[in-house]
Amino acid sequence: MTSYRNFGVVGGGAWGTALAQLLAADGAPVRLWAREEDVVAAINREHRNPVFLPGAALSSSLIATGDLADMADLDALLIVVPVPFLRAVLADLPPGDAPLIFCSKGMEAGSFAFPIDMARDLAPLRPHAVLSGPTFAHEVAAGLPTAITVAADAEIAGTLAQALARPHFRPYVSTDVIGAEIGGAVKNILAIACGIVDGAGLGLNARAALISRGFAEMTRFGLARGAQAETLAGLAGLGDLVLTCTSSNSRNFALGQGLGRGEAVEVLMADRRTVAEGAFSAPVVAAAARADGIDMPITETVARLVAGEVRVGDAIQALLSRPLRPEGR
Ligand SMILES: NC(=O)c1ccc[n+]([C@@H]2O[C@H](COP(=O)([O-])OP(=O)(O)OC[C@H]3O[C@@H](n4cnc5c(N)ncnc54)[C@H](O)[C@@H]3O)[C@@H](O)[C@H]2O)c1
Ligand SMILES: O=P(O)(O)OC[C@H](O)CO
Repeated sequence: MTSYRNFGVVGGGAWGTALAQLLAADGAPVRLWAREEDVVAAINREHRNPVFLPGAALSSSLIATGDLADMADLDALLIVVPVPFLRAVLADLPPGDAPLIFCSKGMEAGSFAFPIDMARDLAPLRPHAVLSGPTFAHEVAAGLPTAITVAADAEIAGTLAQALARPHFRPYVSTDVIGAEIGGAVKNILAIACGIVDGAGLGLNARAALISRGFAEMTRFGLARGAQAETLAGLAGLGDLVLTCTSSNSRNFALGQGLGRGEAVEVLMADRRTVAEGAFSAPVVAAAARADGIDMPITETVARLVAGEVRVGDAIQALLSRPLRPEGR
């Protein structure tokens, strides 16, 4: 059985930096590719990432690079690039046979591809895995207790779980790659919806209703695409849904709060250096669900709100006035 010792991390945002720190905290060498020169310089000189993960002290064994060629000859690569930019970065990766572990949460516009689908196109000979769950980056970097799903073929998932586990970081193994990807992508959209409810002052009953009706949407969409119910009810689905629907530490929830307060979507999305993946994924998942004949009214509503096609008050009214139906549908 292969063991993975020398990790590379592709993507120097908050999550890539936190994962790199997780692996480098004990002094192990970790290489991190970041797109921004100022991020590479700050990590190597000050052992900080003030742009995307301010406040976290980074290990000196974590070395940043701006050159993707430096990601060759490593045992495994964690891929942490937001989904809209992922295909271009994957295409530029140096060739190799190290596994790619996808940590981004979203679905690509046009192709309806999840990260693992892109990898099957662009790096078909490498093993692939998904790492997903309720994991705020700043908490992982601070060494707070966290559990996560690692999904892949059974042998790879088990070996990766061993290599990634730390006393405060506990991977659970799954073979349900599509379930892990769908959980992460859909929960981001539902976090925007819950932020809207919070920003508009609609109360905690409404938020609980959204979480459970949102979970019903995630489950319908997931089961239709071959996901397993237990994955959707686990860390990568319900666990992450609960985390991001209840905290303004979530960028998706915070975006929703702004919308709920009546701020313009163009203003909220302008000049962002951080991502709220749900804003990209909402129209994509809504279109995929429509194509599959799956009812996802909350996702559809978030897609229309982020496109600026409907006002928050009207959207809420439309959701509340839908015909009554059995809870199981
Ligand atoms: N932050 C978290 O707590 C967290 C936890 C789990 C999963 N994720 C997921 O990880 C992924 C990355 O999120 P993040 O929080 O690390 O990002 P971030 O919001 O902290 O930073 C934005 C990232 O986007 C990159 N980027 C911007 N424009 C780009 C371009 N044109 N080409 C390539 N890259 C570009 C930046 O380099 C940077 O790495 C997302 O899919 C997110 O949903 C985030
Ligand atoms: O800040 P968000 O909304 O991108 O959420 C971060 C992680 O996905 C939480 O698991």
